[in-house]
Amino acid sequence: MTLPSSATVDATVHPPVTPIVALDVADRRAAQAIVSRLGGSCGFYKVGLELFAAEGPDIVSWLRDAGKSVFVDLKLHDIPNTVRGAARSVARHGASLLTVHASGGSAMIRAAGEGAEEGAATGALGGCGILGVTILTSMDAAAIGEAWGRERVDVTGEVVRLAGLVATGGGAGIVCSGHEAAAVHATFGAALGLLIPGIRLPGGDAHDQRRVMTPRAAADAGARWLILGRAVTGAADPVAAMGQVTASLAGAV
Ligand SMILES: O=C(O)c1cc(=O)[nH]c(=O)n1[C@@H]1O[C@H](COP(=O)(O)O)[C@@H](O)[C@H]1O
Repeated sequence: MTLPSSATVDATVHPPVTPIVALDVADRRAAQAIVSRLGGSCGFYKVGLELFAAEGPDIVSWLRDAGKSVFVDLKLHDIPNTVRGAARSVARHGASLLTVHASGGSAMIRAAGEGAEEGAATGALGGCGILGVTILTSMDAAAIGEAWGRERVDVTGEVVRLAGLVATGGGAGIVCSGHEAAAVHATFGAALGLLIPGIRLPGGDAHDQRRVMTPRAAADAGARWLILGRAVTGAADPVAAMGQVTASLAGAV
């Protein structure tokens, strides 16, 4: 399966890192405003729960027709048969990447990959890689401890463990914060592509994120894809913000 790399920044030493802008908006009209404002400066968009719930899979087809690659971030977590069917439907509409929760286990991840392959074959729009979400960047050790009923959590150890489930299940990569990226990269190398959210330009507001990183630091840690949300879409000048991201990546050493 060949994964797309549109709008790729080819850093001198690093493998290419692809920025993906998150369309965390209420409807197609708002999404359209961002896509037309960014124009050629962004070739890859994320459709998350809010926009997908509002517009359904037509939003994926619309982005594809506009020449963009699409990451559908639904963070699926269900029995393998249900996830297989959902992945089949998403891939048929031309998504290039789809998320499931890594904690769903290797059988569920494998089923997602099978469904995505079936859907991509009928849709004829290219392959759809399955990414396993490890631990959300909005959670710190205290929040994870509360959710999991544990006093102490080794966040990096848990992320590497969950990444192992994704590797066993044949996933294309994982979603993790930049803080764990280097440990995952050291363990799995190129076998797992790393998609890093919680990206902030130097000095930017972290908002509700707990584990943030600059584009360059994430690239240095081994990122393959970066998710850019409010750092770009909330900027007074989103095109200039994209330019800063690109410049930062080009300087990655
Ligand atoms: O799967 C994701 O994309 C994701 C995983 C994660 O652990 N943390 C995380 O923030 N995200 C997404 O990345 C984006 C972050 O948005 P900003 O905080 O505005 O940069 C949102 O679309 C989140 O849904």
